[in-house]
Amino acid sequence: MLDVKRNLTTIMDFYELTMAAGYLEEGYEDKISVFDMFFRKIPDGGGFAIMAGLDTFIDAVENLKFTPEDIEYLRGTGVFNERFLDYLSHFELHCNIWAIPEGTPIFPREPIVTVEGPSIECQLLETLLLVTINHQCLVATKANRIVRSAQGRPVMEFGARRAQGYDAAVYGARAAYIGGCSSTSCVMAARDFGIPASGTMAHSWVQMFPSEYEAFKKYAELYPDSCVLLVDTYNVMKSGVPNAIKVFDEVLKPQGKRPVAIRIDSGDIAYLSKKARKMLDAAGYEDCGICASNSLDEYIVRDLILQEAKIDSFGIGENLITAKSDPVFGGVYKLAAVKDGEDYIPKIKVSESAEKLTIPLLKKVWRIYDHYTKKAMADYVTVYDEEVEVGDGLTLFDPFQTWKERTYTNCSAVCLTTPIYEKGKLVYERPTVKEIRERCTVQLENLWEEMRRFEYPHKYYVDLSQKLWDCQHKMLTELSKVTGKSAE
Ligand SMILES: Nc1ncnc2c1ncn2[C@@H]1O[C@H](COP(=O)(O)OP(=O)(O)OP(=O)(O)O)[C@@H](O)[C@H]1O
Ligand SMILES: O=P(O)(O)OC[C@H]1O[C@H](OP(=O)(O)OP(=O)(O)O)[C@H](O)[C@@H]1O
Ligand SMILES: O=C(O)c1cccnc1
Repeated sequence: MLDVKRNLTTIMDFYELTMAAGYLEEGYEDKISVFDMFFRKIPDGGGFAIMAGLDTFIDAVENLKFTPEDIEYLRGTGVFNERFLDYLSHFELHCNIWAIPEGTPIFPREPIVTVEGPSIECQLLETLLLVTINHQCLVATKANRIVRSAQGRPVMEFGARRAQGYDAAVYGARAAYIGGCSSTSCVMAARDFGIPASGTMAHSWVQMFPSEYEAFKKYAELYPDSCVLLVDTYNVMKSGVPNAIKVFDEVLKPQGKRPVAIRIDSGDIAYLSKKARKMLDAAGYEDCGICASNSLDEYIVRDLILQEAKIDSFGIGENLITAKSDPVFGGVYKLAAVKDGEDYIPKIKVSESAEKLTIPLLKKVWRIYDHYTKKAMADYVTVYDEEVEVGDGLTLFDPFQTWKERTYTNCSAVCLTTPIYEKGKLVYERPTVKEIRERCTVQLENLWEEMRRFEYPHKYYVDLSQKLWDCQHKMLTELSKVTGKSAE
């Protein structure tokens, strides 16, 4: 069993500890802060990203504890005083945490996770939260691009061997499944997350036997119900496919069994798949699938389909599991407010670029759906205590070009911000990975087709409520008076 109970508390950057120690020194331990995790750019210039990793983060939070060895190590650095070390050794979580559920399309600038609680606690969670959510959002988003390009053909995730480490393999497989992959070759991920396991054979199997024919024959005898043969070890057309057909005839046919597929892993996949298809059909194996693999990605998959390659499924590893084309999901964690009594004092991080400005205050994210088409029209970020009544129409404005307005009628607003922890207690009913994947499928159906394309996808609106925008701009105006710095 994957060790979900392992203690990851010290997956943090050292500065979290030096800051936390400072907060304690300053008497800030009870000061309540609000931090948001959000991201700024959708990988690969896509139209949306996919939320993933929350359940893995919950596992880590459930096991937060500084062990005596951790405390001893920290003492040994000579940086921290005994009061702080004592605080850490009694560390307990009191935070409220909200998040957008896994499997939901997410967009730049909106809070995808919000942590509210004692400043020290919020600060100590930063890296653990970011590493978990950044990784799985990245892989789920990449996997979904590949799955979309496969246009309904199953995509098997084959990435474990090329992943950047064990966790990247196992949790990458989890994220890939959420993003739409049909199965994983990674046994640990399949076992622990209930993902269908699948696989074919390696070239080593074919090489191991005196001949390709004998290798295929033995495999078909052993696995007559799930027979997939790798046909490219020597020569796809001259030996691989003819030997596969021979074995299907000799081993499977007499048992009344049908082959599942052949796999092509090199050469011109479009050309070879068309030739192989003809040979299989001519031999009476119209139902035998053709699986393609070999450094595929969404563009090669799309291209293969454009070339009318006869491919029924794809096996995809390295480009998927490492999100090779754009391998950083730049989620950040920024302070949005601190509490003074019952009041939230807004906090902002200023930037030269308007897009990089943070959005102050404790917030909620709402998704506006059209009643008739059921499509998501825009996301609407409000202050936490605002209710969104669509009524006769909801007028939203572009937060950067405020004169651009749009009124949504016949719409409903669904709040995406979901309570996960209340005062340190888990209150979220954790869905299974399969349920998350199903949620993802449904949610993606609610996006306009134009957002799914790879080139210049439709830009989705993430708008701010008037109250939030006013707060942000009041702060900017005040700051620019003090610093002379403007955000635009
Ligand atoms: N018809 C095709 N259209 C576009 N890309 C293709 C097509 N056929 C194969 N490819 C891709 O081209 C690349 C070919 O890789 P490479 O140059 O390593 O050749 P190879 O056939 O795999 O050689 P090797 O036998 O050494 O594995 C792979 O990424 C593969 O997915
Ligand atoms: O190319 P990817 O998208 O990462 O897909 C996985 C690759 O891993 C295997 O190759 P490998 O050479 O590791 O082993 P093999 O002998 O089974 O082909 C498989 O044959 C694929 O080519
Ligand atoms: O089962 C397979 O065919 C497989 C698994 C991992 C990597 N490449 C191929």
